[in-house]
Amino acid sequence: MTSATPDNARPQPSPSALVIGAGQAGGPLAGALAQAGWSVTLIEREHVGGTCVNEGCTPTKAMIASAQAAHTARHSGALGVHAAEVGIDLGQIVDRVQGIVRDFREGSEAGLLNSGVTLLAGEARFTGLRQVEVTLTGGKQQTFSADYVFINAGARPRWPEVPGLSDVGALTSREMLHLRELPTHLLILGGGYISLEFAQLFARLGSRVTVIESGPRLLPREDEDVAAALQAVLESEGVAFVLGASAQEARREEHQTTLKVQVGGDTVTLSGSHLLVAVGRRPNTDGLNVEATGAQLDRHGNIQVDDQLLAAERVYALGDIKGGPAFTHISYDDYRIVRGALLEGQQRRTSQRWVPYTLFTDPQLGQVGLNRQQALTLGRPTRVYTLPMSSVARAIEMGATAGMMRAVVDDHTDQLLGVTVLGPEGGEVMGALQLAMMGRLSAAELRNATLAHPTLCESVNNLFMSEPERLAGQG
Ligand SMILES: Cc1cc2nc3c(=O)[nH]c(=O)nc-3n(C[C@H](O)[C@H](O)[C@H](O)COP(=O)(O)OP(=O)(O)OC[C@H]3O[C@@H](n4cnc5c(N)ncnc54)[C@H](O)[C@@H]3O)c2cc1C
Ligand SMILES: NC(=O)c1ccc[n+]([C@@H]2O[C@H](COP(=O)([O-])OP(=O)(O)OC[C@H]3O[C@@H](n4cnc5c(N)ncnc54)[C@H](O)[C@@H]3O)[C@@H](O)[C@H]2O)c1
Repeated sequence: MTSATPDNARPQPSPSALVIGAGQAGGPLAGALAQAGWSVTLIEREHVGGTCVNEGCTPTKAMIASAQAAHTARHSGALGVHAAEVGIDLGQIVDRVQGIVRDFREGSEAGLLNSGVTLLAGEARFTGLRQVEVTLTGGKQQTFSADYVFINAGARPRWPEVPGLSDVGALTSREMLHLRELPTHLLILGGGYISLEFAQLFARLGSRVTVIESGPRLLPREDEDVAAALQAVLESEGVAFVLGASAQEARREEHQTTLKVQVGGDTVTLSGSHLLVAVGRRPNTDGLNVEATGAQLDRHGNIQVDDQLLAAERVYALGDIKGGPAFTHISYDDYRIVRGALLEGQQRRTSQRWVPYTLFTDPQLGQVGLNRQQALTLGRPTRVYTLPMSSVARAIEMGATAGMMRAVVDDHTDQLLGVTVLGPEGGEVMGALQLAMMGRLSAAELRNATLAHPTLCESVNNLFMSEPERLAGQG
């Protein structure tokens, strides 16, 4: 057994740490602890950088840039620019994307090694209190224990129980990023974040796309009119939606995947060249045996933590594996909370932080704080300002008028409680408004702020000059 300190020893001035998973929290935390003089072993079973860098944010957003270029070229005629036929080289797109992924991953690896972290390639499993057995790449097993353990083992695609689904060569978001030939007809099971980003991306590259969603509408967390506006844009680009659909059976026949779905009382058969399964993600706790270290799982398999991310004595869980909002910036903020508590004497809590997010469709959907449907249940009077993008000068100039800006304002304080932006660079505009919220600017101050003309943000003036909807709040 390799042991930096005995299991039952009190933490020493320079404690030892085991970090499981080199995701968006594990990597930075391992580096920060090592730089502070801790003895840190980071165990990663696949690739440094985890989901975001290798198979999530980075490759999808890099690929979306290619789809955006194709879309711009195809639609430039409306701006009086007539481009020749658009050709798609998916192999070249994938090579570019994977080059970016490689650079990001290698940069993270180099950073870790420079900071003095011991990086082990292998799969960890708990065998006792703050003790893990690691099956190293190559098969050898080694046991480690440490004063502190940090679990950042992430999540993976959830696989629904649909008869035949495992036998039809269905793809997850991981495999989609390595296709070198364009699907002629891409079926996507699930209509959430991953689905919608891939749906528009592949439709713009030239695939026919059909989204099959079990819920009665898309994006139930978002305001209904916002989700409907986004659906309309995607439909205008050729994406078909089958909503309220329950998948019954999957089959592979003659180079086609056939999905039998029940919609209302009818059974519909859909056929496509490829099937992407994007129905959510599940935590990577099934093989970890976290109970051995005193941590508990909830009924979804997420590690239960307090709002300083403590799962058991000197055992922390960070990122997607603890459930809750599954975003890179949340995992990274988990790292900051733990670093602050252990190295900087801070007491920040997850309950105190902002949870912004951006769906990278075009138009982008940026959201922070409360949306309209959440404000309705708030129990105190609010005003909801909505400005259609067709009234935003910059959006008109860009030829990108789908969507809206929306802000929920507290009637008593005049402060912003939430912002929704569906529009060009919706995430950036939402980010600017989030900063205004963090600075506690009032709606009146934003109405009269001098903002550069003609930017998208400038229309924040107009947003707060529009007639608000008054919500009484129903508690
Ligand atoms: C297609 C896609 C697109 C996305 N786009 C965005 C986006 O635009 N913006 C955004 O904010 N979020 C996005 N996300 C979500 C984001 O990627 C995750 O929320 C983020 O990566 C946080 O992950 P994490 O730090 O919890 O762990 P991960 O990054 O998943 O890392 C966990 C690591 O642990 C390793 N591991 C697991 N089990 C073990 C074990 N037993 N032993 C050793 N190692 C182990 C894994 O190999 C992995 O490297 C996207 C996700 C997907 C799938
Ligand atoms: N831009 C971003 O920030 C971004 C992008 C992609 C993913 N992510 C993160 O990754 C997470 C996972 O994404 P996701 O899209 O897999 O999950 P999701 O939870 O966002 O969406 C899953 C969808 O699948 C539907 N569904 C569930 N079971 C189904 C079934 N059997 N048949 C048909 N539909 C079914 C659900 O109703 C839901 O609409 C997101 O919640 C998000 O946190 C973020």
